[in-house]
Amino acid sequence: MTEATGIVGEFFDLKAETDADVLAMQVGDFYEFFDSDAELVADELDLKVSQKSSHGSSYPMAGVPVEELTPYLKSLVERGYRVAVADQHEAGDGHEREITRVVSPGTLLAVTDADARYLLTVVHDEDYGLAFADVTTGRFHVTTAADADELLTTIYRFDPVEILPGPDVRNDDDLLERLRGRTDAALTLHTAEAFAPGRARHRVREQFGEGALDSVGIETDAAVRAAGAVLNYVEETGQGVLASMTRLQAHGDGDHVELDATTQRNLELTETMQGDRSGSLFATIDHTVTSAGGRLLQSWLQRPRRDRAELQRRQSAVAALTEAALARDRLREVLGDAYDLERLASRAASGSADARDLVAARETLALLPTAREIVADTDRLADSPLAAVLERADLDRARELRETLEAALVEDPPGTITQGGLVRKGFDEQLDELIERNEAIEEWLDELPKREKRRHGITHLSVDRNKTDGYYIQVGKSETDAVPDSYEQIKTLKNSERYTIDELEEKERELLRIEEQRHDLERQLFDELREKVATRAELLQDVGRTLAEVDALAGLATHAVRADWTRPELTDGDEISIEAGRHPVVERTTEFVPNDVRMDRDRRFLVVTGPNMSGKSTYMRQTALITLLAQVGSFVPARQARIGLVDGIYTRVGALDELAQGRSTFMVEMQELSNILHSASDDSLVILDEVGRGTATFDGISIAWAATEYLVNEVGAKTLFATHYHELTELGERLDPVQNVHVAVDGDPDSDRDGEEVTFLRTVREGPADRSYGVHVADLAGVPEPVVDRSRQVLDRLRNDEAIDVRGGDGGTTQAVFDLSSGQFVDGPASADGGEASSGEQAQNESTAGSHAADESAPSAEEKQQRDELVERFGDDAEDVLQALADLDIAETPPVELLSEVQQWQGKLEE
Ligand SMILES: Nc1ncnc2c1ncn2[C@@H]1O[C@H](COP(=O)(O)OP(=O)(O)OP(=O)(O)O)[C@@H](O)[C@H]1O
Repeated sequence: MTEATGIVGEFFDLKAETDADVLAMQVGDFYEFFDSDAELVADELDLKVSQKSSHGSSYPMAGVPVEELTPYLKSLVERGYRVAVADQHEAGDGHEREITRVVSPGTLLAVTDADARYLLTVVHDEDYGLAFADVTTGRFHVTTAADADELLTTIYRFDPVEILPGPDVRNDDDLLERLRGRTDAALTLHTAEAFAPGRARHRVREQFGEGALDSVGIETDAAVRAAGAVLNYVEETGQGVLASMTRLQAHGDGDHVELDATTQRNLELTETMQGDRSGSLFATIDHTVTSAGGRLLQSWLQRPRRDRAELQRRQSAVAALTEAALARDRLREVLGDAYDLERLASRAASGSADARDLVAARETLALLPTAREIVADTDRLADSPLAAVLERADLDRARELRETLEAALVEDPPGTITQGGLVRKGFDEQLDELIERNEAIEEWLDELPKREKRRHGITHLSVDRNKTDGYYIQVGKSETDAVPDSYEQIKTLKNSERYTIDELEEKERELLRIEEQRHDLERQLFDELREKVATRAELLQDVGRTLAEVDALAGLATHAVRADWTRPELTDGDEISIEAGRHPVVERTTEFVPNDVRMDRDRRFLVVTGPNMSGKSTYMRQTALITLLAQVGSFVPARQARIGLVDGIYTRVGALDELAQGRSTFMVEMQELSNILHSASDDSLVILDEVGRGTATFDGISIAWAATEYLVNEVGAKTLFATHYHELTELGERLDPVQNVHVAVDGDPDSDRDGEEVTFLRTVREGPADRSYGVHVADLAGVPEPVVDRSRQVLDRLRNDEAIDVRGGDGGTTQAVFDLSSGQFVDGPASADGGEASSGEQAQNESTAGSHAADESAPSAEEKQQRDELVERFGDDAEDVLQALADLDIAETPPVELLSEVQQWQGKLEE
């Protein structure tokens, strides 16, 4: 097909130059797609396909008007395609075309939502290096990760839209697989050369200056290679936004609270476990009025701080804003008009900002002094840190830029920049002269009908202009006789005739000339202005971030007032002490029962028990969320709170979504547990919900038990652990820092047969819960009544160690006994009448018999005989095993050791 010539041939040649999926090539007033690209865009975007013939063949063709390309590009990119754009420019007596940019998810500028859109490069060297660039705001972050888990956590936090794996990461199938599982980002292969260390380092220095790398303390090769490669990619895709990337920010400094990806998800910070935005913490507390403010608040939630001074600064600003209601409302009203200056800086740099964008920037710059005035005029705010936030932006330079824009641009410019009408009179002498000449002609034209009417005595005469006829004089049919000879007729209409005169033609020509000159000059002046704005990218970003911060703080204050939150006291101590705490999200939709939390060094591990649905998870999550909010600088949902700053929050809760990915829930559970046990420190907060549930009961209890011991003795983290394993409440007796609390209910579920309801009190009390109320919840959930009743009977028997009748379909029964030592059912004695009393006795006997092995009293004759039989069957090993069993002190041996002992015995016997 490449034998095609002409336009189609050119298309194929350009297509061969790029690795983009689709090429849009400008042909006059249209961007055209040919061949399979035409079919693809027609399918995706509902465009009409026509045929273009070239060299005897016919090729599908689809096109969009030049000015409508942007929305089409956006749709294609959002569907995951990378699109190359070839623009046309005049050359000699024809046109030349070349690819000017490639648009991909990470380089798309035409975005409408507020979210950051990070482009990410990942390099694996000795460690992992990551560079995140948001072309829409010019943000640029570099960081490292020690291993794949840390890498995924960071990636989850930034939520990039496009990822460029470095040469070494591309071949790591495992990692790629995990990346695909964790993000919806497009994966793009960028030329390996861009990742070469020397070249990358050079590129970073060129962009951010010689000392940038040292000053942010980025040392590893991997990080530098990632940063250089992402810059190279942004440059090569040709969007021209590099100028807005003014600052290199390093991450991974110990200033932030560790929040791994699992925890961010579990705590539903920005989306719920089901993937919805509404119902997340962010959606609940977000009262920002600008997109930049929303972005900032979201990043605060995702990266809580550990620096007390910084947090107190935010708190004081929020506190002042909560107390100055009028000023707060006024500030929010003013900020509501703010335009996204960070985004504008990028659009100006890429040359895509239009006059309306610049006017919006001008108006936003003007908000800075207004906001300052409001703060200065309000006593409560004037000496709060909010004033200092506003001081940070350079007011003088902002004013200067605003004045330039004010002087240059008219009040309400048109949306296109090619048709003039953009620049104010008085800004440029040459333009003023053109404008004056233009106005003089327009005046002449205004006067013309009056003059001609008077001169020729015609009443129905008007002067107008249209596309085909240009300027003309129109005279009503009844008066055409009065028209002089100098009028040249150009058109006949139903009720009138159209004429022109030499003088009018001449003026029209002059007008067109002036208009053209004016448009060109205005376009040139506008380009200069836009470039000037682009060179002020950093200033715009500063002002943008200042306003965003005021917005985020005012948003937090607004929520604090509306939801009656309080300012937590932040300490360097070890305590979490919350009085009447609530869950920030649940409290908005439910009549919430507040609860206290009291944890400190001597009470650092709380085992939380209580029936299903009673509120264990909610209690633990609210504790984590209150701690997190405190470390964002926000107020918190509680009557009073004192929070010792934590260095990390780790959670492990039910992993429903992992199931969907086909990974074993138990494996995931153990990986997450393992991560927590490795990563948490004695300054961390750990939330464990039902750990060990994914495996057999006894394995589960043992693991939960051992993890508790480890967390208490080795890690020392403050931990909340909800469990259905009642056995674990025992730990409260044995380990000092472990305490039991339970979520109370009212009413005895076991007497529920008469319909007596259990009331969930949602109140957390000291001590362990009595028992599990699972059967009651089954009842609530609408499990059929016979099943619920029967479960109650079974439960009673189990609790009393009695044999259970197993009812057959034929009405007959057999019996089963639950053997506590194995955690399994064993067959009970056959019973003709199913007499429960006798089988109960049997069970009792069995359990006493079982405990005799460890009994110190002399063995009975029967036992001796059993023992001899065993020795005969298994040889001397059985003796050893029995001896070891007799010597074992169950009370003093941790469960995990017990398990391994038993395993060894089994091994021996099997030999
Ligand atoms: N303090 C509270 N005030 C009001 N409603 C609450 C409170 N705590 C929990 N709830 C509500 O009770 C329900 C159950 O809560 P939660 O999931 O925390 O229970 P759970 O004990 O963890 O349950 P399970 O053991 O089944 O996981 C939720 O709908 C929650 O909104």
